[in-house]
Order: sequence, then C-alpha cells, then structure tokens
Amino acid sequence: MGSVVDAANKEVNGTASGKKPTVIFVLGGPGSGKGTQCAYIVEHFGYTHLSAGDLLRAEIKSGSENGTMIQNMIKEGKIVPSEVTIKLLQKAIQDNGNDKFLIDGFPRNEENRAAFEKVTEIEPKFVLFFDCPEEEMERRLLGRNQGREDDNIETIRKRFKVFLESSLPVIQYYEAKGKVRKIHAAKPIEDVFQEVKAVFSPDAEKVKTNSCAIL
Ligand SMILES: Nc1ncnc2c1ncn2[C@@H]1O[C@H](COP(=O)(O)OP(=O)(O)OP(=O)(O)O)[C@@H](O)[C@H]1O
Ligand SMILES: Nc1ccn([C@@H]2O[C@H](COP(=O)(O)O)[C@@H](O)[C@H]2O)c(=O)n1
Ligand SMILES: [Mg+2]
Repeated sequence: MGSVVDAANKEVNGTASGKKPTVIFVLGGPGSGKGTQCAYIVEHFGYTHLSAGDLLRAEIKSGSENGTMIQNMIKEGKIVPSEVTIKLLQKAIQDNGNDKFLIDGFPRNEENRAAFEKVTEIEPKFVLFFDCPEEEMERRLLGRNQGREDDNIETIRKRFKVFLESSLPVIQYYEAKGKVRKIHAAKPIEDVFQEVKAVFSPDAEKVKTNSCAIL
C-alpha cells in the first residue's frame, strides 16, 4: 500500500518515486504495427506499454458513464476529447510501479498534444514514428481478426483520413523539435524491430558496428 508521501508525490509528478516518468510517444497510422513493436520493446528494454486505444476500449467495457460516447467515437474513427484520454493515461501511469512508459496512439491531434503537455508538464524523450504505406496498413487491419469494431473498410478509411489530417501535424511538430525517430514499418516484424532496437540502444548498436568493422 502507498504511503502519504507516495500519494503526494504522485499528485505532483505522476509516479510514486516522485520523479517525472520517462515517456516515449509511439505514433504511426492505423495498422502500422505500433502495438506489435511495443510488445518487443517492453520485453527488451523494460518499458511499460500504455495504448490509448486499449485504455479507451477498457473504459467502454467497464460500463463507465463515458462508455457510449467513446464507443460511438471509435466506430466513427473520431478522436475522443483529450480530457477523457489524458485522465486514463494519468491513472495508468500513477497505478504503475515503473517510471518509463511507451504511450502508443497518443497524442493523436494538436488538442491531445497541447492538453497533455499542459496537464502533466511531461515532454516526451522522443517520438517513435512507424512509417507505412496505406495499402499495407489496410491489408494488415483487414487481416487482424481481433474483433475490433473499427477494423472494417468504412471505418478504416475514416481513420486514415483522421491520421493524415490530425495526427501527421503532431508528428511534424515533433520533427521540427528534432524528436522524431522514423522507422520504416513496411517490412517483416523482426526486421522492423531491428531498426527499433537501434533507436533504443544506439551505443550497443555502435559497438556491434565497430566490432564488425574490426573483423
Ligand atoms: N511488420 C509487420 N508485417 C506484417 N504484419 C504486421 C507487422 N506488424 C504488425 N503486423 C500485423 O498487423 C496488424 C496490426 O498491427 P498492430 O495491431 O501492431 O498495429 P497498430 O499500429 O497498433 O494498429 P492500431 O492503430 O489499429 O491499433 C496485426 O494483425 C499485426 O499482427
Ligand atoms: N489518443 C487517442 C487514441 C485513440 N482514440 C480512439 O481509439 C481508436 C482506436 O485507437 P488505436 O490506437 O487502438 O487504433 C481511434 O481510432 C480513436 O477513435 C482516440 O480517440 N484518441
Ligand atoms: Mg494498436
């Protein structure tokens, strides 16, 4: 059980340790492979994965008063008001013992970005951006078979439009700040992860490259 001091620290900074958490935003179009790659990053680098979409879907299942509104937004591929999503993210961070997080599928638009920055005062360490052509993303989503209500061609098209119009500008915002690490995502899962690994462990990768050069 947390102490009064832990509770006060959470209130101010977001984690029980009193430190601001390290946050990496994981962005990319629908079906670009964000969730798949996050699972590997968790395994290799000890981050906690928080998917904004998963948190919203769990909120629907919990029978929350916002459930119907969220469900309708997701069916239409629309972006849920930041206030709702940020509360869910903050709670997930506070309830977790870890101090480093992959926030997947957030910020999805300028409103998400600005509100998160204002409320949490957290700046992402960097933004991992999975770049994938639309035809490949469409193929993956139509083959995903996880029973998601938004994995149908009509909603997929709406999600692509929202990605281009609202989410890409957020990536461009971070690009201008030198924070984007672009990953070529239209490759087999293992090959994509090789590229991701180089972002998370640049020193280790350098050692590998150097030792190859010597050989
Ligand atoms: N590199 C890849 N090559 C082929 N299939 C992939 C690759 N990465 C992921 N997939 C598959 O594509 C589908 C979508 O992947 P995933 O759920 O990771 O995407 P996402 O970016 O999280 O999508 P969303 O934004 O809809 O949550 C899954 O069925 C997954 O197994
Ligand atoms: N910041 C966010 C993230 C997601 N949504 C809604 O959830 C849908 C599914 O998201 P995935 O990341 O799991 O694909 C998305 O299309 C939005 O409707 C959101 O509103 N805000
Ligand atoms: Mg996902």
